[in-house]
Amino acid sequence: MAAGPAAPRVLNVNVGVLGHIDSGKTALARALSTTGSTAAFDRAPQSRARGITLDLGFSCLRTALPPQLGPGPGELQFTLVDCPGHASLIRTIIGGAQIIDLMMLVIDVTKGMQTQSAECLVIGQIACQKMVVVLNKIDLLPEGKRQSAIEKMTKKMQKTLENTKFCGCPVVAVAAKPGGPEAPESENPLGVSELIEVLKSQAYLPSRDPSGNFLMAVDHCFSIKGQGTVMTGTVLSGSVSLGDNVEIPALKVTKKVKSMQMFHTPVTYAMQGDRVGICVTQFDPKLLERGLICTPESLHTIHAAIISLKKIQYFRGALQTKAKFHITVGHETVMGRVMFFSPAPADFNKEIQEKVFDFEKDYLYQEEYLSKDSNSSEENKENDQSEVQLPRQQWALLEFEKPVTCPKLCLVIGSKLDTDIHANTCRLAFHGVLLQGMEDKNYMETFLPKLKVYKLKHKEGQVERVMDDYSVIGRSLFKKETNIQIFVGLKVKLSTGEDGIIDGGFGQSGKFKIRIPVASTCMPCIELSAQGPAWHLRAYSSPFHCLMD
Ligand SMILES: Nc1nc2c(ncn2[C@@H]2O[C@H](COP(=O)(O)OP(=O)(O)OP(=O)(O)O)[C@@H](O)[C@H]2O)c(=O)[nH]1
Ligand SMILES: [Mg+2]
Repeated sequence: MAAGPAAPRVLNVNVGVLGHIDSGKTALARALSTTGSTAAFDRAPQSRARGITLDLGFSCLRTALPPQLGPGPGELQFTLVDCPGHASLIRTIIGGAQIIDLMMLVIDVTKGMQTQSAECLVIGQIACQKMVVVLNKIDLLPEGKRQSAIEKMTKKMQKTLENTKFCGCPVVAVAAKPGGPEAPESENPLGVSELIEVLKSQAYLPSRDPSGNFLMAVDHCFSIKGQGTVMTGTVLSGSVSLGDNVEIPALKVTKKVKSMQMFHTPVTYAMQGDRVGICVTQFDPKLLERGLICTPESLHTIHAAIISLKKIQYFRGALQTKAKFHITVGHETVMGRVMFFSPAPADFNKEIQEKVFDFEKDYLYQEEYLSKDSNSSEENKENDQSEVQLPRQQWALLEFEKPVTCPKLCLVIGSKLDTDIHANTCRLAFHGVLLQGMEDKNYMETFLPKLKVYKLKHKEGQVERVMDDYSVIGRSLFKKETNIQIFVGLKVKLSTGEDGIIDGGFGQSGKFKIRIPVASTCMPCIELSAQGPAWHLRAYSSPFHCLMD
């Protein structure tokens, strides 16, 4: 279907090449590739001058279709996505990881796991299904001890992966460029054909869906004389056909698809997962280097968002409300401020809602994301000696320093990229899904009031006297000038265990009447406290005011 009925069957699987700087990712992609695409192998002059990869590189490798991918003739195309290893380029890696079906984690066998290898592993866990570990540079191991050193490192890697979703994944030893940079090109790589067999055995048919809006991550844009401007990239969702209109949302322009190619072969149709070059006319390639193109008007540009999120377990330290993070939303990274909130205590165990945010519910403001090691749960632990109860789902309000354009329900990653890159710590802090974007610039007035996030406050008062079995008069909860009317209907708990409801003011001195819905037999109560989220009227303690100041 992908290339019309007459074309041979070619299945495309995107393979990410990730790892620490200098582990040999580009050398490996080069060794694996049979066909180089337009943007492969550190071709950019800046990359070559610095000897590091600055951007995603794409190349491909075609092999026969392995048996698990179905009968009949056809080819399997691995699109290799060579990611930069340099720490400062992690945002590019996050963008790249979102189009990957299978990840190769490249490890310098003489060094083992390094800081960015660990970060790549975290990104892989969030964004990829399958992984192969590649131990590179085995030529640097002394020949006599090579085999035992490889076995030792293989065991070590398997131990590292034990508690990840990649537990038990294949580990393959290679030398992508034996002898290093000075070695002649004729020097054959070691272990690469074995690696190709492992990749084939790991290849699976990713579930692709041609329905929905077309969205493509463009990684390269150039003009061809007499043809037009070609944008190459990976289709992230939906499909595209010749003659379709596509929008470049960053520039707010729409162009018609004049022709398309997949790895040098003209096609009339491409769908999710395909790598394609789309040719349009009258468009200056200098205007777009990297970015998204899509079905016209299908993306939204948002100023703030509500996300459902999880902390990344390797991130040291707490996630605090009001803290700033680098936030990667879909394919853009901006600075943003967060406010965390959890379900109301009664909803802690409610089913996780993955794709929607319920504006009908009440939520609880949190000074920080609740986790086993967060401060507030430490306090709780001391107080009641029991296991802290953590909610099954938590959310955050994100406010961006500048608007971002992204699809609905996209991946969000929060990181502290300004952390010293030589510090041996994970800079990725949380990941989540964008549930609700706020397109209105004035979202603070138009949108936030709909969000019922409350702060827990606890206040105690006294019972002045008992009126009858159903009502008591309370005092010392409000000041004389308080408008008690806005607290009517809120629950109070009596020291005898009954629940009461504030019924209204009583007299002029801030006293108030409490109704007790169930008849009580004994009423010797003297104390009264008001608590629980019901206490927290938005008008009274909206957390946004403290967030916005
Ligand atoms: N001895 C030896 N050197 C290698 C091998 N593979 C790569 N190298 C060398 O290691 C250095 C880094 O290789 P690259 O392929 O650029 O590494 P990279 O992981 O792509 O680096 P970044 O993209 O900058 O993170 C180069 O000097 C390579 O020649 C190998 O198998 N053996
Ligand atoms: Mg590289």
